[in-house]
Amino acid sequence: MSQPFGNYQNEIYFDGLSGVLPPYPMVFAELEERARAALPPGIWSYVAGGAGDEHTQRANVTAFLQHGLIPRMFVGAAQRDLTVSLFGHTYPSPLFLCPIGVIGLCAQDGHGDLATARAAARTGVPMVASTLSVDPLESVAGEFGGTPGFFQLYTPTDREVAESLVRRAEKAGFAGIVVTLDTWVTGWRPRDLRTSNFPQLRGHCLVNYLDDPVFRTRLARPPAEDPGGAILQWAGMFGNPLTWADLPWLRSLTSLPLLVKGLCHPDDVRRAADGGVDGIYCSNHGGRQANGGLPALDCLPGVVEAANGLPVLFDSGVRSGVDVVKALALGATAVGVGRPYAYGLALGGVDGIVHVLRSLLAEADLTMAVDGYPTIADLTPEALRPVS
Ligand SMILES: Cc1cc2nc3c(=O)[nH]c(=O)nc-3n(C[C@H](O)[C@H](O)[C@H](O)COP(=O)(O)O)c2cc1C
Ligand SMILES: O=C(O)C(=O)c1ccccc1
Repeated sequence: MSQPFGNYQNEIYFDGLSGVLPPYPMVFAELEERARAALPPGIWSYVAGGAGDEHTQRANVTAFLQHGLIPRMFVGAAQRDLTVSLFGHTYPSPLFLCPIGVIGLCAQDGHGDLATARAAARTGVPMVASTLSVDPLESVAGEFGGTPGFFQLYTPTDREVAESLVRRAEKAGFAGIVVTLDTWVTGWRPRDLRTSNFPQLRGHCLVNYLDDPVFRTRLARPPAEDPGGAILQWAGMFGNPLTWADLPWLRSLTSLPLLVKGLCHPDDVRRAADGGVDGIYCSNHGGRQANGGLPALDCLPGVVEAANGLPVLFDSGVRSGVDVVKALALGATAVGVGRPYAYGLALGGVDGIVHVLRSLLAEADLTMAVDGYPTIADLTPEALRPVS
């Protein structure tokens, strides 16, 4: 089926016949504008902001405009197939939910990690759950239903704490481990610096550490008695400037599929593949880390070539279903939705996220129908032309 959870376009038009209109925005700009009004200012600035003057963040979005899809006729693409196989599981669509560390706080009830997991259960779109969550990773995985998700690891400098987090993720039933490499130190973020806004340092989204049996052995007093001490202990071990010498250890941590997030250079991809990773995650963290100017999309073709058949997950700048189609044409195996679902969550909880995912998928599906690309395999770089 082309739109695995029903034809959203038909549903909207037919609901309209009885006067019912979609309660959430249909385009990203309006979604963002309404989320801005709905979120507390500190959460808004944290989610919406990026590194430096946010040039890279904007470039991630505009990079998609450099590629145009060329329509093909007489294809009769009446049935589309958007299913994707990843590590032995077939997902109904090529979308996934990016790890977002403060997603918990984007929900009106403060449990956005659980809401995201529930949206994954409802749509078949897998969640990559951040280490930095409001609710413990075990509770998040408990909401996945039949949609296996991934655990995103921020590798602490304390290897035994890292190991404990991975063991817990395995036990909780996660389908793979995503190690994020680009955020062992926080980028220069003027919006947050202006208001000294760093939610984790104020104790938010640290439960996976504070509840961890190994982390707790590192504390002089339990977090309930000395929250400040626990936060300082966290801050002291959060960022691990990993090097290639650490890759064998990371690989040895788990027999689950291991992915590395933040890769943009083909040489890094080849070296990671040689080191035994199972998947590559091409991303520049949505322009939140370094304002170096290169859009993540421009890195994708080189990463795909160097990955030499390993699955390539991609995110950074995806705002529409057409963006999803273009990323697939440039070789992504699966395409990550980031800020858009955080905004959907802010407006409508689980329903808001499901709306965002269904809209992206319906637009991707209809684009493939109209332009004559019935399957993901038909979406090759040949489907694109440079836009002058
Ligand atoms: C508020 C926020 C928090 C994030 N937290 C994490 C995180 O905990 N771990 C991680 O690997 N990436 C994190 N990311 C990066 C996303 O996984 C993803 O790379 C990025 O959002 C993609 O860019 P886009 O949202 O502009 O499309 C975060 C992104 C945002 C917006
Ligand atoms: O905000 C982020 O993008 C993020 O992933 C993060 C996590 C911990 C510390 C600083 C940034």
